Amino acid sequence: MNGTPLIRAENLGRVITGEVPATLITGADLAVAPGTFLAITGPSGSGKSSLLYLLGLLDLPTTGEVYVEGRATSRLPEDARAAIRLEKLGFVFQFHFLLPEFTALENVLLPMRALGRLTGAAMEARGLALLGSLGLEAHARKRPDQLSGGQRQRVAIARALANDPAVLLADEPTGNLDTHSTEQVFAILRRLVDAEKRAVVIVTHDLALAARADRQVRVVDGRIVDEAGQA
Ligand SMILES: Nc1ncnc2c1ncn2[C@@H]1O[C@H](COP(=O)(O)OP(=O)(O)OP(=O)(O)O)[C@@H](O)[C@H]1O
Repeated sequence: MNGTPLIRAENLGRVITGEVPATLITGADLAVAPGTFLAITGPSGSGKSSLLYLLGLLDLPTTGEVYVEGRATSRLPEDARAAIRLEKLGFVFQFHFLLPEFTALENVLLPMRALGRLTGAAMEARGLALLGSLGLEAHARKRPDQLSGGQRQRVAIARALANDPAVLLADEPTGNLDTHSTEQVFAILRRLVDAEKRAVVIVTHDLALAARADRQVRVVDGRIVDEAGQA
């Protein structure tokens, strides 16, 4: 692998203590390079989402470390972790989580407002360009309830890309979509990798979809048990 990985996990583990202790992830080593499309697969409850959340700094490991562009993150204060998430990572979930009272464009502008790098007309122009690049130019002023499921998920992808992240992390992004919308979303993710050299990491139950990624890791009982595809 050339250069510093965008995300690298080293002996990553997450244990839940308390009344019902559980090992969500243990001993995970993984590196994600620019221009990589990685699929995380495995049985229900095996720890796929837990791994993705740790890689995305949405959860804290109990052992090991997550490096983002070479920087260790687990001991950083939460505001510094939030700043890395906002600036370098984009998130898409199975449910779109768009704000219902906001238009598609306003939803896409939210992360840009939070970061504050762009303002006013420049910010709006970027939002419209992003929506346009995902085939949503005619829908920018519509609210989520005026859009189809596939369109909502594409708005969610536009929002995830708002701050130009190096990595897009997606938890079952096509889980609620029909075949046609799944293909549209997959084509968008593929383009982010091939044309824009971002890294895309998806959790999916769809093995046919996973087979079209560049790499697959399989999680069983909280462990990465094997990997297929180019390293
Ligand atoms: N905060 C938590 N506290 C206790 N147990 C948890 C917690 N989060 C997840 N788990 C458990 O850890 C295991 C792994 O969960 P996770 O959601 O990562 O699996 P998954 O492979 O993504 O599952 P699915 O494919 O069904 O979404 C599951 O048994 C889950 O019930």
